[in-house]
Amino acid sequence: MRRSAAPSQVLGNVAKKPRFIPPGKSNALRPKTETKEVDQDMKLKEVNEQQGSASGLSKIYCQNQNVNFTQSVDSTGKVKTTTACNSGNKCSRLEMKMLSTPKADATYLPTSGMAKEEAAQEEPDCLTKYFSVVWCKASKKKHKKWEGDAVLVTKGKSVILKDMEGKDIGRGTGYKPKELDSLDEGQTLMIGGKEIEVMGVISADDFSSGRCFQTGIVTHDTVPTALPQASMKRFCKPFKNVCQPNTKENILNNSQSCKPRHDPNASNSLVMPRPNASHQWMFNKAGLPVVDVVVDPYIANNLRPHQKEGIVFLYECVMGMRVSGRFGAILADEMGLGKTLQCISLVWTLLRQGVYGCKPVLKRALIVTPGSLVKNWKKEFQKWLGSERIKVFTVDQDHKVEEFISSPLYSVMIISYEMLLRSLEQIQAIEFNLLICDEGHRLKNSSIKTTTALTSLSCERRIILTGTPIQNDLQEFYALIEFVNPGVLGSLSTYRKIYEEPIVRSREPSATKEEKELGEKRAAELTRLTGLFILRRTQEVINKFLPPKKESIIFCRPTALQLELYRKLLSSQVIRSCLQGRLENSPHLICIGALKKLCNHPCLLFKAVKEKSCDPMNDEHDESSLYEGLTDVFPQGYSSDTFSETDSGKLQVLVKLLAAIHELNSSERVVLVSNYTQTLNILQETCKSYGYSYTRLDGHTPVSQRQHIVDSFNSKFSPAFIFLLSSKAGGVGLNLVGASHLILYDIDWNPATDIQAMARVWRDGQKHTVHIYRLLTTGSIEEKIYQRQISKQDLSGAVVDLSKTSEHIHFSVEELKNLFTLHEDSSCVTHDLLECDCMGNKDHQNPSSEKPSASRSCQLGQDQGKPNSKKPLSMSQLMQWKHFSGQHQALADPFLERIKEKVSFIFQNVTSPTSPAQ
Ligand SMILES: Nc1ncnc2c1ncn2[C@@H]1O[C@H](COP(=O)(O)OP(=O)(O)OP(=O)(O)O)[C@@H](O)[C@H]1O
Ligand SMILES: [Mg+2]
Repeated sequence: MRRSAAPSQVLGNVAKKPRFIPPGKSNALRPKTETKEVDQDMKLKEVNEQQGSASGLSKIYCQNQNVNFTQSVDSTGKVKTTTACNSGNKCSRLEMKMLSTPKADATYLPTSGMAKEEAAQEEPDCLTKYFSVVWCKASKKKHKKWEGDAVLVTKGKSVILKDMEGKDIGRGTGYKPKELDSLDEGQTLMIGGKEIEVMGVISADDFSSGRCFQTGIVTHDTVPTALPQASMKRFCKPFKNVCQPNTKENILNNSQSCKPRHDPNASNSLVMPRPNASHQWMFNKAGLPVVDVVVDPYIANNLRPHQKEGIVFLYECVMGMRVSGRFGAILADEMGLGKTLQCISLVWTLLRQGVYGCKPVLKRALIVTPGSLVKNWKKEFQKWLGSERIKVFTVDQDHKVEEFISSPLYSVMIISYEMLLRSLEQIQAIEFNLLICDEGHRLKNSSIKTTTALTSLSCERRIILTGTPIQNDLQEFYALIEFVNPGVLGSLSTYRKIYEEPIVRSREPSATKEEKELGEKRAAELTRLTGLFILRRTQEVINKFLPPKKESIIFCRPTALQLELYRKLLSSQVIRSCLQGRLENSPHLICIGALKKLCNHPCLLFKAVKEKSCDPMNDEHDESSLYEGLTDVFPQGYSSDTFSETDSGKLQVLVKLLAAIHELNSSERVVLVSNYTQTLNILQETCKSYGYSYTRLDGHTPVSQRQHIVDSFNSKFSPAFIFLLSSKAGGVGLNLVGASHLILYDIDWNPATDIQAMARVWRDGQKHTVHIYRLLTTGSIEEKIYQRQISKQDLSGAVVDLSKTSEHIHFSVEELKNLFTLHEDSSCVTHDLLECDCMGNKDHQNPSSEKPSASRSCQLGQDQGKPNSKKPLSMSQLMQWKHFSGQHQALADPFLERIKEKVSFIFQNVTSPTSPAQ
């Protein structure tokens, strides 16, 4: 490959590219003692010579796009920075006093960080420098065939050569430190069997953030560049077929007739930003008039401020105005912020308008969504645009894709993920100009069928909508980004080396200070880069438009039967062997399942025992042994069909709670959520026995009926008092604002599942104060799961995502010991853990009504600052909630007042438009 074929020459490089100076023997530096070509694992020789600070004066060179800095540290600890503009005309100087001693490693960014060995094996006090270089195999030829770009890291007498994916491709040591120190543009160096030529200096910051490696992000603020072919070729050009031929006549006609479709100067108008010169240069070659794109006031008048911002963001992304040559976006707003409306506004705008010569940007848009939301999308289109403006086509059993193709009426197709797979061939044949994937976190796995199917569609404008946080698993994060903007983060191996590995490493407890710093820098850079096309706003932006939310965590005393069965289970051989660390075949998961069933209702456990004993084919030894002797604990004649509410602490509380709501707020309705169908059956039977009308949506509900069930329930005239909801089946995306009370009957390992369910009622359109109740069995595994949910958040600040179940959780023996302990004497283990000395006898004021003070006895620590609703509640935030024991004399809440007899403890928090969300 000739030099011109090196990637830096094709794509442009972050570092400045000097003129070409062929490498010659004369200026090639060779190591004095030895150089070796090494593979990744090969270790550097220890070099102990002290450099840099020993001389009292050391230098680092930094470079950004326009300015070069030269920093030098003198022996008094002052950093002198010389700034040289690339134009070479102006220079300025600035001096800043360093706070620390003039040790080079205290001053400069981490040396490398690709691997801790590098940091450990190199001279600790030496100055590390970074260069962009080109490399080739060493040869005596005059005209070198450069094989690629690389990054050279020099420190003391050693060098490391990294390819643009961050992999080490050469190492050497024994160079003259002075020569390495004076290495400069145009100079060459031998590293083992490779020869390199220095193209420019890379700043320590560009190295530690990873910017100097190969990623595909170019914004329009920088120079538009060609995109790697690999990521482009499967797409159609985004503007193809949409604009008319650019005949002179057309251009003339257009400029005369081109006016914005809506008045950009009207009050409350939402006008899209105009593309800059480089965008026009790329996409308006015909020189069509540039016309303001204005969102239809019919829809714009209803938009919340954050939605207006979101529409502008989406517009800029899909028009390729944010990242050059990329047209994808991820809208990750929290649940209920109206992602649907923002997309509808975008689709409607682009179907009718376009910035270049008024030509609509879209002809057809495809919306793919979970089956239960297909009709909801259609409804939302009608809600915001009426039935006159646009006809949307929903694919179902009776409405096949062919109908969409043959009818000129439709420009928007809404289809479920399942249906898409079934009709993939037909869909592939249609040219869509925009693809929206609702609840798109399911595309986090690039090898699943749905992702490959959607990737095969030749549509470059892609939007993922998700209310679930997406940044926890860096590989899944990459898959989502790769879907919307393929290639934007470079290849997977580059991404792993540059971002994933340093970030993951930095979060390990054994990470060194340098690794931590590097990981943080890389994470910050990743967030900055992806922030160009990912937008996430939290619930707080909408709180002021919503009615207050009262959230209560209710600790329900277990019944005598539950306690007895619980003790029996805990004394089983299986649990004892789990606690000795014998976890082959995951017996602990069976034990956890049994305890959770017992907490919901003993009859569920009874049923499992019976089924087990009736199924001789099932040779699950652990399960049989866990259930051994359990039937003897149940009363004689016990049957799972005729269960009684008095056997379950939570069910007793639930019954009282439902009665209180029914009596005190007869016009308000309740969503009752469980993760288990069998538990829903029990709850359904309970509804029946008390004569409460109900409706139900779970995994077995046909998709075609779901929207109808939701609509009927939300209707004013709905006879149903209770909506029984399986959180796993129907949690995402549903609007259940017809109810203002929501009860979480059981708890999931994953806080995101519970948060999803809670967001169904406290969302736009809700008119009443919302009451959320979470029922937990006191002292049981449920409390432990809850503590795990919240204390994990405290530690990591990250939110696990929906798909993580207990099977994915790794439990240490210590954790299992905790899980398998029953606290019979405590009225709330969670409160005990907070080490609050209130003894549950007094109210603790919510910070919304009283500022927390450091002197307050039950304070765990100072206020954590503004609570972040992205994260589930943390332990320290929980401390800020009002809390009281069930025996409390007079509870201000009339609903809680009615249930307190069976309740051992309560935490409660109110979020109102004037108070911050917890
Ligand atoms: N500006 C608005 N004014 C009034 N209601 C609105 C507004 N925006 C959205 N809504 C309503 O808020 C509800 C929630 O919106 P939507 O379903 O789009 O939320 P979402 O962001 O998709 O949430 P999820 O992640 O749960 O799917 C819908 O009933 C919608 O009609
Ligand atoms: Mg939604």
